[in-house]
Amino acid sequence: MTTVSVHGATKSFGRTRALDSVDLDADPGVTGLLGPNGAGKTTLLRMIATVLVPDQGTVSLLGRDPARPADRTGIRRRLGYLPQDAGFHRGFTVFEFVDYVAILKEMTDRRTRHDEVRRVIALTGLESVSAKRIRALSGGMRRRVGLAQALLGDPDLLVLDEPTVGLDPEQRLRFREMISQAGEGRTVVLSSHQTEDITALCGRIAVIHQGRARFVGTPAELTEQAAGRVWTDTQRSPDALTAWRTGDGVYRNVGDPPAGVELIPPTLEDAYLLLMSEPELEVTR
Ligand SMILES: Nc1ncnc2c1ncn2[C@@H]1O[C@H](COP(=O)(O)OP(=O)(O)OP(=O)(O)O)[C@@H](O)[C@H]1O
Repeated sequence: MTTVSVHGATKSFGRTRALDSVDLDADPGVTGLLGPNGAGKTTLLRMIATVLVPDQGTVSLLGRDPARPADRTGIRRRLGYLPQDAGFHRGFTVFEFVDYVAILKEMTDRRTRHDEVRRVIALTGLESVSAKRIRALSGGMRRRVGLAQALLGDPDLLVLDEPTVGLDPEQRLRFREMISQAGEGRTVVLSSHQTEDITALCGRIAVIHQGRARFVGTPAELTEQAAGRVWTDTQRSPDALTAWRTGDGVYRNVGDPPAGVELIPPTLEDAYLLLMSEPELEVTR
């Protein structure tokens, strides 16, 4: 059984078509959504978190249909969600807030609930600030609180909207570690603008652009699409899509190379850029 199965999902807000016939499957491991601002990533994640239903198309989560109220409750019991704008109650302490979410998640027995709250606080490295008020935390620490509440009850499906946004490099690495651990044996679907995070974490990626899934496959498969299209030269090539002078003084160009230049291995970012520049190309593997 595929944990997440989205087929032909279309969603409009007024005249804006946020998603246009998107297909996406996700299984245990980490699946990443990559795309520019306004591409439709949050809309797709909200569907996978049972917050939104598509206007057209179908969504199946953990073998159930989130459009049916009885199924939806069952899915939510096995789902953890970190929304883009997690609405924290800033007057709560970290412990109180996570405990409050645990109560909403129907963990009624106080002792086992508190054990679970302490477990997720430890998992996300928040023990030392457990008694601090959320308003006194840095943005990165607040992101951890968001992850902690999503991990409550050891969910089978974890939906994380830009989990690494606003984190410093050290915290980002910590987060990567926590997310990759979370992806062992469970299904994690996340969005990110950080191609490095996507490359490091995701076994599978979907590039979303203007409401469409423009590429679905592995990071290596996406990167491979830019093979032969990145080169170095002593000057900026006029035909390059993008070019910059690197620290060692040569120009790194991306686009259609002229004859005789030195080709270099592409990165996922190069392939992403090339895909964005060719609006008609769609690749699904
Ligand atoms: N509730 C809403 N009401 C009206 N328009 C919306 C709503 N939610 C999303 N949209 C629009 O749908 C489109 C897709 O938005 P979405 O938030 O899914 O993009 P995104 O890829 O998550 O962007 P970002 O990277 O900036 O978070 C945008 O044009 C956005 O303005």
